[in-house]
Amino acid sequence: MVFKTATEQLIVLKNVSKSYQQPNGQQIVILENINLELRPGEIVALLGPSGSGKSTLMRIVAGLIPPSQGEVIYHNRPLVGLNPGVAIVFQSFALYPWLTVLENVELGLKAKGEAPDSRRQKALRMIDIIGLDGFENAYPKELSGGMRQRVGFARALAVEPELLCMDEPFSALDVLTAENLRFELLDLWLERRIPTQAILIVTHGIEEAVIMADRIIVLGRNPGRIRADLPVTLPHYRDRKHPTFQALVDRVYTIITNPELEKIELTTTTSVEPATPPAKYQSLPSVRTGSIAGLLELLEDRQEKDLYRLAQELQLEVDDILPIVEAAKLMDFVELAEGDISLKPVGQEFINGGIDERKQIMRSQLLANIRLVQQIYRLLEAKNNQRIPEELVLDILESHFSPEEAERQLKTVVDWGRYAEIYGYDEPSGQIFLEQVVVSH
Ligand SMILES: Nc1ncnc2c1ncn2[C@@H]1O[C@H](COP(=O)(O)OP(=O)(O)OP(=O)(O)O)[C@@H](O)[C@H]1O
Repeated sequence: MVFKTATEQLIVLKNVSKSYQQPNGQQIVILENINLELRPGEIVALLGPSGSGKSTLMRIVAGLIPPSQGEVIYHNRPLVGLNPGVAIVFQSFALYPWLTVLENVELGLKAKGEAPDSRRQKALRMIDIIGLDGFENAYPKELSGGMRQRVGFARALAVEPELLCMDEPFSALDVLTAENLRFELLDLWLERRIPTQAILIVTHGIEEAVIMADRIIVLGRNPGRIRADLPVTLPHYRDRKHPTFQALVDRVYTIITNPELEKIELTTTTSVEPATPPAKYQSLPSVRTGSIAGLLELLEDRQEKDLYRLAQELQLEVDDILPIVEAAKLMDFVELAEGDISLKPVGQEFINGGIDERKQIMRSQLLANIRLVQQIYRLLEAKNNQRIPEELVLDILESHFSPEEAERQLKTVVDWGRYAEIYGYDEPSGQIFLEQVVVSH
């Protein structure tokens, strides 16, 4: 931690929830009962699977969107409208292509009503600090991705925000550029050369979080709520190979890959009320059956059972492998314990089977474990013509998910069921129909 005494809270979220109204009038809960304190001197990482509401939470902190319930307290007062103490760095850089680097960096200061002379001075100073010297008059298109994101950083930092929010700031960059920029930012922060008191970073990268953060907040999905609040006390600069580093990465991995585990640990002094576990609707990761088969085959071939190291070995990002692992787990093909993944006997049977056996096994696993498949199957059986319009399934889904997510869920469940020959899908009419089961003797 950079600041020695960090008693005052910068921003406090009290019982914050966020829901959106669906086109059909139903409410969908994105974030539920979030209690969170952001204090000076901290880098806080927000981790969680896609759709867990990380960006939504960050936007609420920034005052870009209001919470549906609860409040954001900024300097001991409820926040109304934009948070004046926050600046944001976006994944997509969000630069104006028709403005030069200097003009882009000056933008935030201009919006704050700074006089032209002082804003130029401040912008030039930040351009210098952030390593953009000599590029003041360049246009974004003339810059590499890494340099463009430097402009994003300079623009955000020029306004001297108390809290710098970053929404996956390195994920659009190549691995090396991202790593360089990450450490440069860390240098500036640790040497207190940037005028910000705290940093909130939304990320998919467990390692990124462990490298940078003083605290890691893990969000769960559907609805998003805090599942863990973990301190990272390792001194900077952290060695990825250090056993404590690896142990922490493993721990976070275990938490994320075990969504059924209840709130793991709350180490902050916040009076956080334990969230009442909501009645959860199973959320299907959007992966193809072929990927699941691929993962199972890999597990048979590889010695490595540690999920994190397996991902590393395959040069995959967390976000690439987690949905596949989650799907295999939902179908009960694999077991996960302490970050280790292993094939269950039925997973082994699946791998050993030919095409037809695999379909049969998948059919049993889907009907036994996937609630939406069960619901569709029952609906189809109940109908005389054994057909239902996809809208019916979408209506069920839209009570639990946003319209886009509902579409994604529908596509996934249709793909899975078609593969397993439980039901078919008639493209032109958008109808799902029961497959006739051929009983072989
Ligand atoms: N304006 C909106 N109206 C309806 N639903 C929304 C709106 N904004 C976000 N959502 C939904 O809220 C959920 C959470 O979105 P959010 O972008 O905060 O998640 P995230 O954890 O940042 O995801 P990712 O890692 O994929 O960026 C998603 O299912 C998204 O579709």
